[in-house]
Amino acid sequence: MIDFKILVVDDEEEYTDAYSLILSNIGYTVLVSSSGEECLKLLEAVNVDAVITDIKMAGMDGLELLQKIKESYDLCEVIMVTGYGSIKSAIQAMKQGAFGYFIKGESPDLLLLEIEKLVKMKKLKEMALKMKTSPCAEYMIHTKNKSFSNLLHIAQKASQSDSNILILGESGTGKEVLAKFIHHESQRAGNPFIPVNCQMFSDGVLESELFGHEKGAFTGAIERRIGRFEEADSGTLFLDEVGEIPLSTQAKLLRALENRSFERLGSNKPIHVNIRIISATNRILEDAIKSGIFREDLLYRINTITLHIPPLRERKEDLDAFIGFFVAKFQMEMKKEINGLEDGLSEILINYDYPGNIRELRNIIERLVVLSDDKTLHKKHLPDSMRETSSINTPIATVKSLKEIREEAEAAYITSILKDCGGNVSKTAKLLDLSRRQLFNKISDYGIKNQYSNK
Ligand SMILES: Nc1ncnc2c1ncn2[C@@H]1O[C@H](COP(=O)(O)OP(=O)(O)OP(=O)(O)O)[C@@H](O)[C@H]1O
Repeated sequence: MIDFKILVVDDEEEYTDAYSLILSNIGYTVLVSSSGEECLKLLEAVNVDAVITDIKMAGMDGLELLQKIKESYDLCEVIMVTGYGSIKSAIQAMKQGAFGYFIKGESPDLLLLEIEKLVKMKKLKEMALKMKTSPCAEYMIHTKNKSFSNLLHIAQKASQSDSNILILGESGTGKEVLAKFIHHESQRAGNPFIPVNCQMFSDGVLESELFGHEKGAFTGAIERRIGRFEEADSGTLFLDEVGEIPLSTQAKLLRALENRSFERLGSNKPIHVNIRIISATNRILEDAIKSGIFREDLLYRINTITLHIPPLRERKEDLDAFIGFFVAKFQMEMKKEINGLEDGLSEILINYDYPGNIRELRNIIERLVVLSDDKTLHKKHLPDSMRETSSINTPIATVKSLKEIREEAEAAYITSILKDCGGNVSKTAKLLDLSRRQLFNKISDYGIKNQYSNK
């Protein structure tokens, strides 16, 4: 079931029947109404996401209904239905605030595409609203991916202990985000979370950064400075890029972890701290041990629990939610309104492999939001490298499966009988030995245009 409610308005039952069959088969919740007046009464009682209304109706016509909906129901979008003869009125309706229009007799797929756009737009709006009201909207932790979901489960359990945790994963997969999540889930949440990027400091400087120093401990130590171990007391110390720590500092770190105490540089007074250590690396530490650049005993000290984050290309089921999350995040940060993605963009974003993982996706969406000036994200604003890859990946020729061939034949046959019956669905269904419902399903599934209908 899709969380999207549609109200179909038409004074001809045949059409409300057909639309509601097609839409409810896809999973939408559908209500029907036979007039503009009845539609307005229903809207007073039920929250509806979209109204699909015929333009020509007895009593209140579709244009008047549109105007009334727009006056009172901000969040409800309207799609106009029209025959070829009255496309002008549909265009007029778009100017008056209709979201789109659908021409009777065209493939129902076109109507479904319009509705899909509306569903995506609704999700973006909801995500933006959630981010405005939720204090922990900085990250998106929710996942549909089984292995990441298992990992989160272990992380949540581990957060309740003080065990040292090692987070592995490619660059940009969110190792620091996961470390913060564990900290926030733990009983240390009210205390500091102190990250140290171990790659950023040269040998001596890293030691002083971690353990602090006394005044005069070395040339340039003009005053006493406390290190990150002390800063993190009663909280969490996050050692990012732990695989890059030089061997001499590894020895000191190991001692500090074993004894839960250390000395500032230039002092021999031990300082005791109560910290939980979370480390992260994108290096394979076993290889680093073999090459003699990482201590085996240190690895066993930091990896009581190991969490391996999968790369984004192995979490494709989360891409849609990440895209929505970042669009909402950046539209809020930049105070811009984004209502949707240009056709085809979503597919490119889903098919891409993201060697830079979530960081790369975040940057791409930020770029698309910055460059958009019409409330829509566009393909032309993607980085060149991505557009090239997406065109290379498009197959030039595809082999059809037997199922596709069967369906094509069935669709062609239904179309020809429908034509012979002048578009009369009941008659066609009878000839084909199908129920009206079965026929509507096939018409919808195969996107058959019923241009033979008299209406
Ligand atoms: N779950 C998430 N929700 C929102 N943003 C995320 C998430 N995971 C990662 N990011 C974003 O992706 C970027 C990289 O995340 P992070 O620094 O945690 O990755 P990393 O694996 O530690 O990277 P590196 O190995 O390069 O240090 C950050 O900008 C972060 O905000």
